[in-house]
Amino acid sequence: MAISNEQVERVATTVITGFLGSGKTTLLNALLTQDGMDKTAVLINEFGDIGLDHLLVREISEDVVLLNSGCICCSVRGDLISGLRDLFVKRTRGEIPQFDRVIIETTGLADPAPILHTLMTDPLLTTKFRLDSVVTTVDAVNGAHQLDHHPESVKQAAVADRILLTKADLAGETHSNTLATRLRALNPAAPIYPVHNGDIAADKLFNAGLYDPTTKSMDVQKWLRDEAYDHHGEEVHDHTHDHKHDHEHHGHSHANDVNRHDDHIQSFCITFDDPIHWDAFVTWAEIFTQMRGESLLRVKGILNLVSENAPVAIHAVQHIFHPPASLPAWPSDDHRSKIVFITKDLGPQIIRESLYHLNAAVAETAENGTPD
Ligand SMILES: Nc1nc2c(ncn2[C@@H]2O[C@H](COP(=O)(O)OP(=O)(O)OP(=O)(O)O)[C@@H](O)[C@H]2O)c(=O)[nH]1
Repeated sequence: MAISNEQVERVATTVITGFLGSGKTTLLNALLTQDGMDKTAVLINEFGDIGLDHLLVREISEDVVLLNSGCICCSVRGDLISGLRDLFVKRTRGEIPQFDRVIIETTGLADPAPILHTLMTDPLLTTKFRLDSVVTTVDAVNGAHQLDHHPESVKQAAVADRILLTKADLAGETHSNTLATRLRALNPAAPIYPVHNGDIAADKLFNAGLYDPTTKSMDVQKWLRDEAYDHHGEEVHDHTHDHKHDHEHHGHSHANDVNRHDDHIQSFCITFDDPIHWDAFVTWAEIFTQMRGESLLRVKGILNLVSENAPVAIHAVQHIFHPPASLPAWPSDDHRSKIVFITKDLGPQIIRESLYHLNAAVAETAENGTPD
């Protein structure tokens, strides 16, 4: 895993996901009418799924239409890579207007992870597009039932940077608050906004990525939001090893009802006071992504590495790590490594202990040389 510098000029990309009928299209429709959205390219699965016809001005090609809001709308027909590449090629040739943001709407039953993987790893796409935010709509009326019965709905909430609680007008306050509490436990760092018929300011949904275009800098604190995990937490000390300063905060875990899909989900932050060897982290990441990739729903972190003055940001969804980004400087005086996890059937202890031991082994080898 080579550390790279984030390329700041790439097109910000937002993924809107959420269960069937949870209000994705309603949200998209409302967003596209807002000022400042005219340079947005929208990728949807099928034109038939979306009620944007009344906005249609002209068709540019079979798949790409220009909406009268100025947005470009494109049907990806299941092929995200070619859809995004096409948009880029057409823009370069001047066949479609310039765009500075892409919104991708997933199907309601989709597991969002493969889409995020594509955006994180496809060699061409990663040079042109950067994942800015994952926005998940959760229906306040049916959301609890969907979390109970559909694992993809749990995943959609777990990978979100922003959660929109839709149809709160129909669900009532108590029901909505109970669901919001459950979602917060599942994903403590994602702000939860109640929305009525998709009515929310677009800027609340964007700029959730590591790169903040408003300041033209990396905003680690805003991106990581590790403090969100702390106030749920209890400190867990490991008495078996001499690393009492390393600690972790449990965001939440349920153990009372094994039939609820989100009872298998845990969110926590692991902190290391002392610098970590990059080789140890890479080995750890390789082992866990290969052996337990399905369990790592989302991982974000900032690492203090041995022999490096500046931190490195890491980001993974399941078995795929985003290229790690070298940051120009520490965002504050707190130079500890912090990694936040949302996991499925995987607790913090094994993660922390394995990383600790790998780090100790690499440190020992570095100190004593490789054994004969
Ligand atoms: N009362 C109320 N209805 C809403 C709200 N948001 C969406 N709806 C309605 O819910 C229904 C489904 O909304 P869509 O936007 O089509 O949902 P979707 O997630 O795009 O649906 P799929 O593409 O089928 O997955 C529509 O009839 C919307 O008008 C809301 O906040 N309040």
